[in-house]
Amino acid sequence: MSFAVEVEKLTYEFSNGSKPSLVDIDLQIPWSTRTLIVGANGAGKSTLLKVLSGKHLCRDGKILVNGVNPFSPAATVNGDDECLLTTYLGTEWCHMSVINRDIGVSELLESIGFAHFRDRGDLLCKILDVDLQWRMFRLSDGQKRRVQLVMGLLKPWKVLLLDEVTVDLDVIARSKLLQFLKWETQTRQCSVIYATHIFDGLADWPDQLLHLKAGRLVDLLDLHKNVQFTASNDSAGNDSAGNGTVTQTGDLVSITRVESLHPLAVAWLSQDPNELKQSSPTPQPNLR
Ligand SMILES: Nc1ncnc2c1ncn2[C@@H]1O[C@H](COP(=O)(O)OP(=O)(O)OP(=O)(O)O)[C@@H](O)[C@H]1O
Repeated sequence: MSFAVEVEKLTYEFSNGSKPSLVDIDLQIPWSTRTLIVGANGAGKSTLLKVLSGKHLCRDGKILVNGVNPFSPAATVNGDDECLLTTYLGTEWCHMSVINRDIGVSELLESIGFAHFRDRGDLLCKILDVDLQWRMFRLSDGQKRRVQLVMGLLKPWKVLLLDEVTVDLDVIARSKLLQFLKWETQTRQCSVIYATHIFDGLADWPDQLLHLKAGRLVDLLDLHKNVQFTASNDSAGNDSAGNGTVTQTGDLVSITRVESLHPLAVAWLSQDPNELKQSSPTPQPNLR
C-alpha cells in the first residue's frame, strides 16, 4: 500500500452544524512518518482525526487508511488479526469511567489482553513507568493517563491518531512516549498523526506539519525539506521577549534561536481568524 492515509476532496459537516468543519481537504500521509497537526481552537483537528478513525461517516470525498475506508465495517488490516487499522486516543477516550474504579492495574491490563501482547505491554509499562501493583483509584491524573496510554497502545495499529492526550504527563513521560512512537514508525510499517497545542520537545519529532485553518488545510510542510532552525543569537532575529521568530523565503521556513516549533505555531495562528478577536475587545482587568 503506497500511503498510510489518502484523502481527496474531503468535506465534513456535523448534522447539527451551521457550516462544514472540514472543507475540501486533499492529503497524503506516507508510511513510517509522524505528522503534527497545528491549528487554533475549532480549526478542525479533532474532526479530521475522528473522520480518519472511522468515527464519522463522511459522504463527500475519498478517505483511505491503509487502502480501505476506515468507516467500513470491513475496515481491518488484511490478514493480520493482531494489528488494528487505526487507534484513536482523544478526549472522550481520556474520560473512560474504568480509570476511576477500585481496580488493580494488572487486573485492568489483563482484561484487555495484556498476556497476549506481553512483550509490548512490558515495554510500554517500562517506558511510561507504570507499576502493575498500582490501584487505579489511588493514582494521580498523570499516573492514570499513563495506565490509559499503556491500554490504548497495547495492541499494535497501522495508523495512530493522537488528539492531545499528553497534557497530564510530566516532561519525562511525554518525551519517552514521543520517542517510543518515533521508534515504532521507524521499526514497523505504521504512521502517527498527532494534534497538539504543546510544541515543547517536538522540534525533531515530526516529518511533516499540517496547518488547519477554519477547516481548511492551508499549509503542509516537510520538516526535512522546508524547515531549518538557525543558531543565530542576533537580536534582529528575535522578538522582544527573546523568543524565536519565523521568516519564510519561498518554500523554506527559518526559525531562529530556539529549536522549537512553537514560534511557527504562533506565527501561523496569529494570522488565523478568531471570532472572539473580531466580536469584542479584550476585557481589561479592573485594578482599583
Ligand atoms: N459534535 C459537534 N457538533 C457540531 N459541531 C461540532 C461538533 N464537534 C465540533 N464541531 C465544530 O467543528 C469545528 C471543528 O471542531 P474541532 O473539535 O475539530 O476543532 P479542534 O481544531 O480540534 O479544536 P480544539 O483545539 O479546540 O480541540 C468547530 O467549529 C466546532 O464547533
